[in-house]
Amino acid sequence: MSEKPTIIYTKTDEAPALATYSLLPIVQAFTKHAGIAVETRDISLAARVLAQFPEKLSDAQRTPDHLAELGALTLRPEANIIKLPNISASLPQLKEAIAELQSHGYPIPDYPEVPANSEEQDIKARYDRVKGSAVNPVLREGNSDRRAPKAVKQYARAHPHSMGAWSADSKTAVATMAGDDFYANEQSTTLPAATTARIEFVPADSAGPTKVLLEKLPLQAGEIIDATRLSKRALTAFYAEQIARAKAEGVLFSLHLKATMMKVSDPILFGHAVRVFFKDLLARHAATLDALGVDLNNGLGDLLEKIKTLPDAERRAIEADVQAALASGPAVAMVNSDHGITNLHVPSDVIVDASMPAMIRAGGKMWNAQGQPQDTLAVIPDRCYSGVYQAVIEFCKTHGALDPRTMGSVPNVGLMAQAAEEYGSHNKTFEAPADGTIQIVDAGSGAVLLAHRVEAGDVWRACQTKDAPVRDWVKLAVTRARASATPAVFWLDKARAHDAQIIAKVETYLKEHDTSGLDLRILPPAEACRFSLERIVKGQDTISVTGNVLRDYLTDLFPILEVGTSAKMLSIVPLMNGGGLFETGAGGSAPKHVEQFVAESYLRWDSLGEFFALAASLEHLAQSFSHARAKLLAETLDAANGQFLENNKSPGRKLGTIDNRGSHFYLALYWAQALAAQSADPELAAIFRPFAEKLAAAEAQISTELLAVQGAPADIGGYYQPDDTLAAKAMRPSQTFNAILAQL
Ligand SMILES: NC(=O)C1=CN([C@@H]2O[C@H](COP(=O)(O)OP(=O)(O)OC[C@H]3O[C@@H](n4cnc5c(N)ncnc54)[C@H](OP(=O)(O)O)[C@@H]3O)[C@@H](O)[C@H]2O)C=CC1
Ligand SMILES: O=C(O)CCC(=O)C(=O)O
Ligand SMILES: [Mg+2]
Repeated sequence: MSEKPTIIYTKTDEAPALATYSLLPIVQAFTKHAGIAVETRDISLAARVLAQFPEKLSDAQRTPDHLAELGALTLRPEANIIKLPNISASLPQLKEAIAELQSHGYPIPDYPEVPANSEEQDIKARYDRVKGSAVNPVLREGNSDRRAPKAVKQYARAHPHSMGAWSADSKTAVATMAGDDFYANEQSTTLPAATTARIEFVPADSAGPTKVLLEKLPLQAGEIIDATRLSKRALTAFYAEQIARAKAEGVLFSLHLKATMMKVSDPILFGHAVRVFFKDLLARHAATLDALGVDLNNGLGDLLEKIKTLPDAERRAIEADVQAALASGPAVAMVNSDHGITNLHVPSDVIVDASMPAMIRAGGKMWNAQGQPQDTLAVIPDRCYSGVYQAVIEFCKTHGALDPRTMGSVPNVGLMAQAAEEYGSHNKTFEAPADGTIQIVDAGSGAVLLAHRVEAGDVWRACQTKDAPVRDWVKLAVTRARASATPAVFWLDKARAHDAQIIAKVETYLKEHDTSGLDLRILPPAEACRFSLERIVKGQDTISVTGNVLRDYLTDLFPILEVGTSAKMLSIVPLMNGGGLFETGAGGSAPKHVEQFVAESYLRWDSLGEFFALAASLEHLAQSFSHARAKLLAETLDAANGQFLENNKSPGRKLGTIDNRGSHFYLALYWAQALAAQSADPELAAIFRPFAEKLAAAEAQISTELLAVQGAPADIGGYYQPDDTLAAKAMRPSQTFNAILAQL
């Protein structure tokens, strides 16, 4: 490889984007001395929206499609991308972002909820491309290796985070569907040869023409496809039962979905819950709410917002009915009890991968309307995965809370390359328009590959999993099991149609490896979870080898229990063509942190995920470019990360302690000291020695300057599209530090 070695650092959203204003200048100052370029590409929600409308924007406003560029880069061996978490926007968030960009002078169109003509259809289609999980599937050209770095685990053992107590009589439980759901109705097959298929809806009793839902679905030889259906009738009956059950048991009703990533299916599932919960009220005001265009898939918040345009008396009557419904139903888990925001207000406020572990970490409790913790009925309709959470809850009821001081670890090897098992995040999920059949048809032979009878409103989803990613995933699992001498369990359920196809491939591809002496098992998810928990309490590690959804769930679940947060995870994606994608942490963009920063100039975001990702990225660059200085930067950064943890320089949670910005100063100090102390490259040592000395000498002054700005509001000029100058100023408030860095 010839060109200058380059790392791409992604510009994203919310807390990680704010952190970048402070951290990136430091990183660039270090890497330039090693001849490594660190460039940015903007894949924030705002930039992705703007990239959709080049013809509407002036030359100065036009925004290139950096995501597409990076997607292409992931196929190249020199790819080295550090990917920070980004917003996967729900519709309410997307509309907020559009409004903000318009207010910043970008003449982009409104989101046409009900497109009236073909132009509006086109606009909606463009917006829908940036909605939901629109970034990760594009960049993930490899499978995932997520684990807690040793130093992080050691730190958690020595400084355990607090864990809520679990008692045997906790009333907390998971409720999941029992039949006519995604689990029961799944069909799956492996394609013997490449072909192109289409997805179509055939109305019942020839009540109309066949409607093509997806024109072209190219399929490779050996590819697995699956399809399934969730009955609307069964779902709404299930919700009604669980609402009654939560009320009868005196626990909170809480709903845990992933309306962001599962952008088609889960807003629908969310909307039905809201409709069942507020059934009487909706019937009473049906005509008014219809006329206002209220869409409950966007939550109760959509209703409350849209009725603001009604005459006072009418609005108040509906608001009173909302309160009455909340008072007569079970207590609902709150997102913000101070502001009366319930779990049912906004579909993206409660996201299952983060919400369930946080609840389990808190002893099985969520917040009620009085701001008190209370046991909860966690409603998770999709039975394919919910058993895992029930298994953890039962385990904690029996054994008490897990102990971070002694517990083992569950790292994950996740199948996700080439959009494997991207349920609901793409173009193969549909709401049945009427009664009939939805089927996947081989366009060449006309053969029906998979078919379901559906009723109007049923949710039908299909998914692809290509062969090469499965093979690569099995190899990664064996490699990790060997490298860490740890048992590895494939969390697969042979009773599930799709998993049965995957298991057949796993059994085939395991034969390609030397597995002698390795403990490799295949267990259904709940059982795999119990097996891992039995080991974890003994301090033993167990690698979870999972499909894409459980990859997502488990890499929040176990880290949050083990080390308090998924922010400290090492998240490596070895790209199948030789490049490296380094995701930072395993969590999200922490919207709460931005609120706090704007209110009081305190950023709680912990950049440890970025630090570890950068070390892994430099290490990868060192290997792919045989680059000695990259190797040295990686080794010294590793040492700095260790010291950072030992000295506990992560942001505190309170004003007056160091925040994200202060933590970056300490990283720079330790990294510089490590570079100054090494003898392998005296020239680099000579560059960093005076810098390290200056930083050390100015520590008190810098710390004073960083603390001085806390407490007052911070102006960053926008939420989805902060103003670069203002945000950089707010995130780099120490002139002393900035001046020393500028001299490096
Ligand atoms: N890889 C990606 O791009 C991902 C993106 N997302 C997106 O992020 C948004 C928010 O998702 P949500 O499910 O609320 O998850 P988040 O991880 O953003 O937030 C949940 C909580 O995790 C903790 N947390 C996460 N990261 C850090 C960090 N670096 N430092 C300190 N605390 C951290 C905080 O909890 P506490 O207060 O307990 O410390 C935070 O409030 C959504 O738009 C979602 O789609 C979500 C997951 C991954
Ligand atoms: O892409 C997303 O929306 C979220 C991804 C996520 O939560 C994860 O990969 O852990
Ligand atoms: Mg996740």
